[in-house]
Amino acid sequence: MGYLKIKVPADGDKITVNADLSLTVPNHPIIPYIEGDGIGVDVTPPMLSVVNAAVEKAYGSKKAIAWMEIYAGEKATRIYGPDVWLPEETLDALTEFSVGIKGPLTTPVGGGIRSLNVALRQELDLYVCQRPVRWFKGVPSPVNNPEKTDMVIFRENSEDIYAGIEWQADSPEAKKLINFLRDEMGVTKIRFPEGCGIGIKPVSEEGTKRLVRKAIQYAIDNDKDSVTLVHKGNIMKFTEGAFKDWGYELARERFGAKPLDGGPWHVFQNPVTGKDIVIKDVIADAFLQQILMRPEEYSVIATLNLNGDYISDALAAEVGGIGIAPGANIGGSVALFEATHGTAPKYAGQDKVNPGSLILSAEMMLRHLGWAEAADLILKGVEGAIEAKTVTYDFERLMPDATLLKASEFGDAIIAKMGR
Ligand SMILES: NC(=O)C1=CN([C@@H]2O[C@H](COP(=O)(O)OP(=O)(O)OC[C@H]3O[C@@H](n4cnc5c(N)ncnc54)[C@H](OP(=O)(O)O)[C@@H]3O)[C@@H](O)[C@H]2O)C=CC1
Ligand SMILES: O=C(O)CCC(=O)C(=O)O
Ligand SMILES: [Mg+2]
Repeated sequence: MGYLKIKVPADGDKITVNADLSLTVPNHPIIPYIEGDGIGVDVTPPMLSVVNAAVEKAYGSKKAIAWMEIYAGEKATRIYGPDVWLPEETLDALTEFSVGIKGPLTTPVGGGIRSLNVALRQELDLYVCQRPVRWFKGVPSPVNNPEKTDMVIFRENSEDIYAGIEWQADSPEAKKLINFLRDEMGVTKIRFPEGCGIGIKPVSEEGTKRLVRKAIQYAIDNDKDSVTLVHKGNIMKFTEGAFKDWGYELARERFGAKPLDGGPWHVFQNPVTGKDIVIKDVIADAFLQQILMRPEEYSVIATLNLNGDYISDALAAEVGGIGIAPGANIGGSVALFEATHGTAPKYAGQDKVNPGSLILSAEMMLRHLGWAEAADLILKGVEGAIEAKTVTYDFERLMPDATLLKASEFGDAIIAKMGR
């Protein structure tokens, strides 16, 4: 495909997605990356250096990533023109090259552009947002036993109020919809119909089941003992409540789960290990207190888009904060890795913040490519740098005797601790 501004590296090859969605990865795969707004300039370069060093240490000159910069956010407006926040060819490149990684992108609150992060997920139908939450030894945490928090969030990434179907108060569209609800649907419960913004929350059986299926499959493949459906179905019965019901239904239909002690929890045997996997559910507010009180009871989490957003940051806090919270957006044939945090504008360009989230997102990416040796080296490097108490400001301010490093220096410390 011919690109306008994107320079396709001559020394790389394309990853192929096979019919069963497995990947054939060449030794020099072309991987697109988006630098990101705000602290993107601080976290993306150390991520690239750490990945290059890990791949080199793991495979010598046999393998290397051919990085290809693609654009979104403020940088795209500088390159493509003032209103081009998400160029079409950025989506084309991610589709063509199948695996990419991105820094954070700014979303103004209220008016202005809608989230580019959400747009990327929706346009590419990256319906799973997978966010592992684990504690690294030595990381300062507000809880007494951070090692008990070991969960993987599967956040539905394509539906819910993130669909962006909402209208501003007093707009003709909001008035029209409110009138329709009152006149034709018999709705009497809109407390203040004048001056009322309105939003729609779509949640479907298909969208729910494809997400829950991935979460349960992950539990099978990784020998996890439970999958918890987190919802607010007591209040939003036909969206969040339906998510719970469809989740249990999928567990029965697809994995042969049976009600446990009469239900609603279900159980089935892991076909690989023979051990039980329990499918359970919990209401979102109760879940948010239980992850502080009894985190050891939760393992794989399947939840809706908004709950997953809140839960991601809350769980990250228990293991050291969003400076060390990685993630992936995964669809049928495309995967786009990104940190859980945003652009932290007050720190932009200061070489200060923790690049750990993006580096650990890259670690997930390497595992996705099947380059486990390089991924393991990144984990070793991160563990080593933290153990040596050579950390960025977010950890240093809570760690007595730690040495304060810049973002770039933390990347170097990780590389130094990879060893060999
Ligand atoms: N996927 C994405 O690209 C996302 C984009 N965003 C967007 O980012 C913008 C800013 O959002 P905001 O609500 O401030 O949330 P951010 O996640 O950008 O930052 C909130 C706070 O988290 C801490 N933090 C964030 N990143 C790091 C890091 N790498 N290392 C250490 N600490 C970190 C800082 O805490 P402290 O002040 O304590 O030092 C920071 O002030 C918004 O436009 C938002 O829409 C938000 C989330 C995800
Ligand atoms: O897109 C945004 O601005 C926020 C997204 C977000 O908070 C997230 O994906 O966790
Ligand atoms: Mg978020």
